[in-house]
Amino acid sequence: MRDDTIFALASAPGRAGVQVIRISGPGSGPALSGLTGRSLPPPRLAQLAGLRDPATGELFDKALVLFFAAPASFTGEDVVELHLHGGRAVLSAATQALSGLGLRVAEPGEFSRRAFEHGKLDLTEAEAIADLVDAETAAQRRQALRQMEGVLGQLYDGWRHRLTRALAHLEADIDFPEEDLPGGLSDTVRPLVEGLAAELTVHLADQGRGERLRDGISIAILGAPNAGKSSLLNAIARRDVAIVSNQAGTTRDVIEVQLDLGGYPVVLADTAGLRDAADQIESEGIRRALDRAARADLKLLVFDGSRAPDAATLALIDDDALLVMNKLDMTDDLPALPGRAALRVSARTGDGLPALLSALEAAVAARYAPSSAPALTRARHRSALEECREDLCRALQAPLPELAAEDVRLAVRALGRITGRVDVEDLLDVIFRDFCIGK
Ligand SMILES: Nc1nc2c(ncn2[C@@H]2O[C@H](COP(=O)(O)OP(=O)(O)OP(=O)(O)O)[C@@H](O)[C@H]2O)c(=O)[nH]1
Ligand SMILES: [K+]
Ligand SMILES: [Mg+2]
Repeated sequence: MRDDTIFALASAPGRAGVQVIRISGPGSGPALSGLTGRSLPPPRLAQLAGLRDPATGELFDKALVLFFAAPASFTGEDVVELHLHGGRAVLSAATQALSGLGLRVAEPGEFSRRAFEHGKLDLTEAEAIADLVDAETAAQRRQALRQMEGVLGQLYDGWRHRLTRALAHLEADIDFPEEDLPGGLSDTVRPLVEGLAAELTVHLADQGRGERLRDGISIAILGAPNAGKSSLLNAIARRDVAIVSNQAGTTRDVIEVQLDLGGYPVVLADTAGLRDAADQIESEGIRRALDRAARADLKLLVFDGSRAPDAATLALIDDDALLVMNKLDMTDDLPALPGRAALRVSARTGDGLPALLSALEAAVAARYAPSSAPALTRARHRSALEECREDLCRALQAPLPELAAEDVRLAVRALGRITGRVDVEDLLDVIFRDFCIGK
């Protein structure tokens, strides 16, 4: 337990019906009594109280107060919540009073960090709280909530547990060989390691589904100059984001708009029209457009319906491309595209836009709808899992059990780093539970 007591505004600052200050640490209870001039209310029972600054005796608010006794609190420490009236003057008076009582303003994330240190959360759950607070769309919220409920942490901890068991067997093989073992892993341990390596491979091969859902799915709008890409971006975003003109080569920089597409977070990017440009700045714009095309999760390829399809855009057609034939209002006789159906729209009149949005939403959902298995959500997790899989592959090749054991040990650590549970204590526990070593 830490001995200092921290406090911070837990709600957004500004004028509001209520603002909540959270206090955590051993000084929480005394601080509350100091403000109310009364003994502590029973834990978890809201009480209305006048709050005074002990230094001046001045009443600064009448508020609802709550006390949570350790360890049954968010941080696992004594916690107090002050449900004050929302506003700057009340906040500054409360801050002054609490500072005067020797409490300190919390660092960012310090409450969650204390919760982790007291075993209230694993690291994936702590990260999920941040994701939930940041969630802007329904799909992001659902994913964060699942992770916050511990689904991901349980998966990783389950793997670590299985691996720890394999390691225990391996150590026993080394320390107490029953017979002359062939090199490397024994028949008991090898299938355990192989099985886990295979599960890791499946989990890692998810095309970044969970990470995309956190960070936003990238959709690039590409096409020839004047195809109407910027017009389409503006029509989809329903605001005047990008400059539209009849001059070919208007857009140079990549222009991004964030959208909630049927619950999925999307970053839609307008790009420079593709052509052989003499202008240096335009060429740089086209380089950026192609770079974005290569990194995008989905592409909207826009063709000018009043002309023949251009080769540069046709060359970008692949499984992640949706084809759009624009300027439907100009002609009834839109050109056909080789082998693929195109969505017919008019960015100018809005004709065909609802169908385009539905098609886009369906394409996003087909790729990023959450599956029943928990999704990998962060690069931090991915790199630890990749490291774990490499360690396991090395263990499977190792010529000596001692070397294999070292690799499995590294793999256990890599998994433990994800949830923050790296320690050797539980390895010893498993060894002594599974084997009668003293015998
Ligand atoms: N009639 C008609 N004109 C359109 C339509 N969409 C765009 N335009 C016109 O086509 C011209 C080019 O539109 P932009 O949106 O600037 O085209 P762009 O693809 O972004 O062009 P660059 O940025 O230069 O590559 C403008 O004059 C638009 O008004 C449409 O659906 N119908
Ligand atoms: K243009
Ligand atoms: Mg443009």
